[in-house]
Amino acid sequence: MTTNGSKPSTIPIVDFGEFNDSSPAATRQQIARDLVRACREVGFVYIVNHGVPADELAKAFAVSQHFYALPLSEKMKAPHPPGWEVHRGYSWPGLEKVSNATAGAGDDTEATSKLVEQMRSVQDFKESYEIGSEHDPDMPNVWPPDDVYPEWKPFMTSFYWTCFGAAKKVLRALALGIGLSDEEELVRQHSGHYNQLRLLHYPPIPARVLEDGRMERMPAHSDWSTITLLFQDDVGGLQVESPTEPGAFIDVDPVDGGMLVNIGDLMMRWSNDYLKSTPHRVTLPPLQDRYKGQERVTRARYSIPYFLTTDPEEEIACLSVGEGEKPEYEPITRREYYAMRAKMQY
Ligand SMILES: O=C(O)CCC(=O)C(=O)O
Ligand SMILES: [Fe+2]
Repeated sequence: MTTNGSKPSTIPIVDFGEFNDSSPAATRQQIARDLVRACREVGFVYIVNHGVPADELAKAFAVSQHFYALPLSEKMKAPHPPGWEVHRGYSWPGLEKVSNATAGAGDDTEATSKLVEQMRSVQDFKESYEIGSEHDPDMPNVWPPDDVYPEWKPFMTSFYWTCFGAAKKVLRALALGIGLSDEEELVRQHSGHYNQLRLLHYPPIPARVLEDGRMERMPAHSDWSTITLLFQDDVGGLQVESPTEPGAFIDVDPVDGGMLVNIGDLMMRWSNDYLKSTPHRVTLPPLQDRYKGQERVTRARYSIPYFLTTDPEEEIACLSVGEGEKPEYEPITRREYYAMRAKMQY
């Protein structure tokens, strides 16, 4: 056992270096198969040589750190709008409560509000900033006035599309690996305008506050996305549910240059449960040198998830993967699916 109660294990690593147009078909197939095996067995996989340039990634973390170091009053000039319809802009510590609860259609009862209230009594100690495409009519971006941090908007809008480039490659490999005849089949439903780039900052916190359950960094949840890309610094603390022992969590050690990819709930549904959306959480870092002083204050942690999703009106009908499998789910649009889930979040 490590200090944060996890059982050690590892996340598979897949090298995308040879997954390009000039590689032999057999090489591409093998990479695609390895990717799909990891996404079926673990639901999480590290990709190396993923195509996001290292210097751009380093800059993304530097820009994020700079933003979070601004005074709260400055960050609050781009506040997350109230409610759940628009998930953009800055969320201060405690605003968002991550959960896995799903509201039933039209479920606006007093009982639901009570449940949301209860879940909020333990705060998530993190701050985040959500960014979408500049051409998403449903969720306009929330930017601070230019003088707050001039580099923020131009860098992040460009980084958003860099991430989408890497993500499309993953979608092509997944399509190939699950045996779809058309490699573009998954990409086609993603115009790229409905993704979400998220900058996360977990401020330093005394270990005991998390150990006592007075606060959390991010409790266990699965993502709503089709797939999620995740970049993290070297602090650690991310854990995923063990593929062999439900309810137990394993550490996801940071891999230098690695891009973590996980399957989200929408892809799990789309693939008729062939690919696995795995619960994960962020807790105390396993390594003792991440702590300081008698209070065992953990270092700040920064991470950058990028959630991919299909266009809102595209119908998600179960793909026929696996011999003779019957579809487990009714077709649903992404819009309907997200409305069902979002009600519990804010
Ligand atoms: O911070 C992390 O490493 C994980 C973040 C995450 O799981 C999420 O934002 O959904
Ligand atoms: Fe997540």
